[in-house]
Amino acid sequence: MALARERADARVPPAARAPLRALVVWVPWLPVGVATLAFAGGLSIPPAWRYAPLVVSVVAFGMPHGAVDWAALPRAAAGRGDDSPDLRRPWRRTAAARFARRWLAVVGVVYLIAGSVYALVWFRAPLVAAGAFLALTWFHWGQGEIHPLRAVLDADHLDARWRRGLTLAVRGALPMGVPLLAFPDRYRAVLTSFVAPFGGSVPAWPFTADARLALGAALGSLTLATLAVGYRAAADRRAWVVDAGETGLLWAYFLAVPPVFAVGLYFCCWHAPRHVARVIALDDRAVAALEGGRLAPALGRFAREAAVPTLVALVGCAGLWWVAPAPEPTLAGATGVYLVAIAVLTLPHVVVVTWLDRIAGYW
Ligand SMILES: CC1=C(/C=C/C(C)=C/C=C/C(C)=C/C=O)C(C)(C)CCC1
Ligand SMILES: [Fe+2]
Repeated sequence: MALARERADARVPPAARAPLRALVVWVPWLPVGVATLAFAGGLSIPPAWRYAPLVVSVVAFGMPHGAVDWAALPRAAAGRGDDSPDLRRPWRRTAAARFARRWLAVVGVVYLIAGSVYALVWFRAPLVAAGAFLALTWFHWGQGEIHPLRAVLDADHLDARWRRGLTLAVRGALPMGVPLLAFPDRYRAVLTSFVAPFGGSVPAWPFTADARLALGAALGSLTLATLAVGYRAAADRRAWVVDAGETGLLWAYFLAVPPVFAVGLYFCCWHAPRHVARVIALDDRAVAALEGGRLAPALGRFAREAAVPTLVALVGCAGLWWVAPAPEPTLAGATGVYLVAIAVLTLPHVVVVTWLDRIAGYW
């Protein structure tokens, strides 16, 4: 049975869940709720400020959330209760160190191959690469919602794989599809900032009223159908109400908040903290702190493990700026290149997270 295979449930011990809720519930809900009310109420901010969350994402949760993939996958593969992989001293001759070496090599190879192939596509076919980035982010930001809903919020209507698949499609559509409905011109401008440094341009047809009407109808129906099948399946209606409430909140948020600001804030405050909650729940020492009701030491361990790979990724961003054929030296242009660097890192990150999902029994 699907539920029995979800080892992830065993990975977030009940005593550790209360402090994790800060990352899974309050850090995402508060800023997104406040921004929705403020922008729906007519707030407008200077264009340069719209980039602030994306700039912050370089160090706060955003970029670092994937920077601990090297530690997360070996820990998940070892499983709770087994000997932890010896990630601090992988050169030793113990079984735990050998295990760590093997998995560190696996993560390294995944990053090297997936990252370099995808980087090459950006140079050869930027529009294809940008379209693939939207599709990849749709999948990845959707998949990122399954673990918090299942393993922290106990959503039992996600016990079947096909309902998890539908929820993934809806949750990923919110940040990638809904901004196009409300802000077609800005959406197109951002896509242009992805492809222009590599010599590409963006066609006009996806941004016409007809195309948006069709997309809006499709996304609206998908959302309602998914919530309806979830409602019928839910034994615990409270968790379903949370799922439906979050879905409604995110629809309103992406319709009301200017897209660069909205996507940036979502990345820093919603997707990334939820993933961080997942990876710290895989770390025995962090879990010991959480069980004592303390989140700070767990976050401290995460920050230490993320620091060096985040720096390496930043050097990679600077390198991409340097080799891109036509980078535009403005805040918008730099953000475009930053997001392309994120794209290159996202493909291997998605491979690792999908692997974590497989280990957890979600797919
Ligand atoms: C900024 C922005 C866009 C795209 C952002 C993307 C694609 C971000 C991906 C980030 C990832 C994958 C982070 C890692 O988890 C849109 C929707 C084109 C238009 C609105 C503004
Ligand atoms: Fe991610």
